[in-house]
Amino acid sequence: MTTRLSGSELAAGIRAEVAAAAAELAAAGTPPRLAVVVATADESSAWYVRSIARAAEKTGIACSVVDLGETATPDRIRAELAALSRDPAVHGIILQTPLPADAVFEDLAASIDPAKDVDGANPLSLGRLAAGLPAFAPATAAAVLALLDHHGIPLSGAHAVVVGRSNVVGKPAAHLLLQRDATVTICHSRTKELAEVTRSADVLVAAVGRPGLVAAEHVAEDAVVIDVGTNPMPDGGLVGDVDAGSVSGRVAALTPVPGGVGPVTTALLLHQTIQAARS
Ligand SMILES: NC(=O)C1=CN([C@@H]2O[C@H](COP(=O)(O)OP(=O)(O)OC[C@H]3O[C@@H](n4cnc5c(N)ncnc54)[C@H](OP(=O)(O)O)[C@@H]3O)[C@@H](O)[C@H]2O)C=CC1
Ligand SMILES: Nc1nc(=O)c2c([nH]1)NC[C@@H]1CN(c3ccc(C(=O)N[C@@H](CCC(=O)O)C(=O)O)cc3)C=[N+]21
Repeated sequence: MTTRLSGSELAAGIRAEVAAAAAELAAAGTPPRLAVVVATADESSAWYVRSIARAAEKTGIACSVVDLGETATPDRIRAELAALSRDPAVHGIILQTPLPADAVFEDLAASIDPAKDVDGANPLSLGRLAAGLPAFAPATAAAVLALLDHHGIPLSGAHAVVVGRSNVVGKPAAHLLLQRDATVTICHSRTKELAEVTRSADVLVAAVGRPGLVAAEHVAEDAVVIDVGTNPMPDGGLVGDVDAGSVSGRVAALTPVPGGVGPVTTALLLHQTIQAARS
């Protein structure tokens, strides 16, 4: 029997908490505001921005989308992030990907005030996270931990294997798991014998962006599997990195896609915006 580790109820609970806090902040004269900086015409990015804006407004967080266009220069993007960092009416800032070809995400994100860096994009935030100092974690990495905690999965001493080493998901998720006393292995595209490594995981986090990468031969029978992948299919559907068909029935627990990490990510982004507005 494989338990379905749903994220939808957890996300709804976080959004309810966010709505109550946003109302309190507004009544106290600090209406919370999130700014989203966009420099792409990418369709899936536009979908994600709309879904953030919708969720923000539903919970009482104002959301300004600053679209600089796909021809924006790195200097222009940097200047905008710096201006928003100085704006006292803005509490949270996110820089959307993809970026124009000559822009480096981490380099530009260094211009986001760490106190407003609600998606943990500034390399300073990642460094602070790694050092065990207070910092905003990327919302997706935080969502992985929130799901594990919500479903009561023990982490201390557990072998956690993270597949993927991006600054947005894999690396920060590994640091958060390490902070919780898991024994952490990070895998990537050059990892040898991937299936052998992942089979030794008590907790397996897949954050790659390849449908079906994790199949039955990659998992132990009692593993807890968190599927971060959100891969759009030609038919308009969305699938994760885990081949749910071959894995479910075998592992102890698995997050669904959709309805797993995704909704928790968006809810935590709003929650981190509330934290930023409070400080
Ligand atoms: N639900 C949510 O909220 C979010 C979902 N996502 C989804 O998560 C997935 C990962 O995103 P992101 O981290 O940004 O992606 P990146 O493309 O930045 O990173 C992918 C990682 O996977 C590794 N990788 C690629 N191929 C393999 C392979 N065959 N075996 C092992 N490792 C491999 C890469 O290794 P190497 O470093 O060696 O190249 C890299 O570290 C995507 O599907 C994305 O859509 C992302 C953010 C939020
Ligand atoms: N710096 C950075 N931070 C991110 O957080 C980030 C990013 N870059 N790049 C793009 C990806 C993508 N992403 C998603 C978040 C929520 C859902 C989500 O809520 N999806 C719904 C389903 C939507 C549907 O059905 O189409 C779900 O999983 O249930 C999806 C995708 C965040 N990303």
